[in-house]
Amino acid sequence: MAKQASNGENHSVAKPPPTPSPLRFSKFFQPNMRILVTGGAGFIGSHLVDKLMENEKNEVIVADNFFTGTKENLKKWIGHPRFELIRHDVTEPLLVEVDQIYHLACPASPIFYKYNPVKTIKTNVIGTLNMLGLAKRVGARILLTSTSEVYGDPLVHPQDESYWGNVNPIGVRSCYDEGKRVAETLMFDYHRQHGIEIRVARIFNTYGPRMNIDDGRVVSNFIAQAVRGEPLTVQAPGTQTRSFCYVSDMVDGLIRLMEGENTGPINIGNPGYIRDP
Ligand SMILES: O=c1ccn([C@@H]2O[C@H](COP(=O)(O)OP(=O)(O)O[C@H]3OC[C@@H](O)[C@H](O)[C@H]3O)[C@@H](O)[C@H]2O)c(=O)[nH]1
Repeated sequence: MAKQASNGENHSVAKPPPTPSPLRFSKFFQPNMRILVTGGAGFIGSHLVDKLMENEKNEVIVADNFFTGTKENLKKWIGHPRFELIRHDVTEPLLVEVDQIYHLACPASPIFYKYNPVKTIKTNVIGTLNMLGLAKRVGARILLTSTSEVYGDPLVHPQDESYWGNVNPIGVRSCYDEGKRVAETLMFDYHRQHGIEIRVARIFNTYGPRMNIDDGRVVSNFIAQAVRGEPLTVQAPGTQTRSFCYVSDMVDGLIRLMEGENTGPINIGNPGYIRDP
């Protein structure tokens, strides 16, 4: 039935909205949390998925292009009713209904991110833009895994989050360092301009099970060389310092950051501190 408005336009008679199911208000009803993990087939991502899947109220969707991640890392979840795996490159838009986004997708080991630097910067910039667009569209909270590399070649030790860094914009690491810096900028601009709920973690050098033997990072290299009985290769100048973090501690930190009130950026590493000589 339609009613004639005084300006001659036809308007449908407004129907009252349907009454929500009484289950909605029942103390037994709690909707599941739908969580997207980009890069969820990777080293840290797959451990994060394991932890999120332990909570029966979580449904986890992984989007990964398998450049450095593998299905093998997620094989125990494939076929699980609360789990979905999508082959997807974040440089392309993605439309899924989710409540939270953990945005990890990007090669993180220097040998891999330097392999195709243009792709690395696209992943960080366009990939983050796409995930922020998704967060805005569906009202999801989004966490970016940034990096200790935003401090570049730091002149301050140790680096706390207020330090702006000493970064080379044109070096071979810039695709990653500067890419993550732009990704952080995008996060904060979407937060200020569109009110998106954001969280930014700066991840320090992380190690643990499921690192590829050919990952190239120092802990896996040293272990692989030791197992083969080869000398350990200390690269020049040999005075570098790093904060190392075990992967389960990293995952705890990421989940606490997502669930807490602090937007970050926040360093996640270890509190150990050795001054550069
Ligand atoms: O075999 C090796 C490998 C590495 N190194 C040195 O060990 C240090 C650590 O290098 P890694 O390759 O493990 O990686 P980095 O610490 O430079 O960066 C890493 O950790 C922080 C993360 O956010 C980054 O994603 C990741 O790139 C470097 O100074 C490197 O020159 C060695 O001395 N020998």
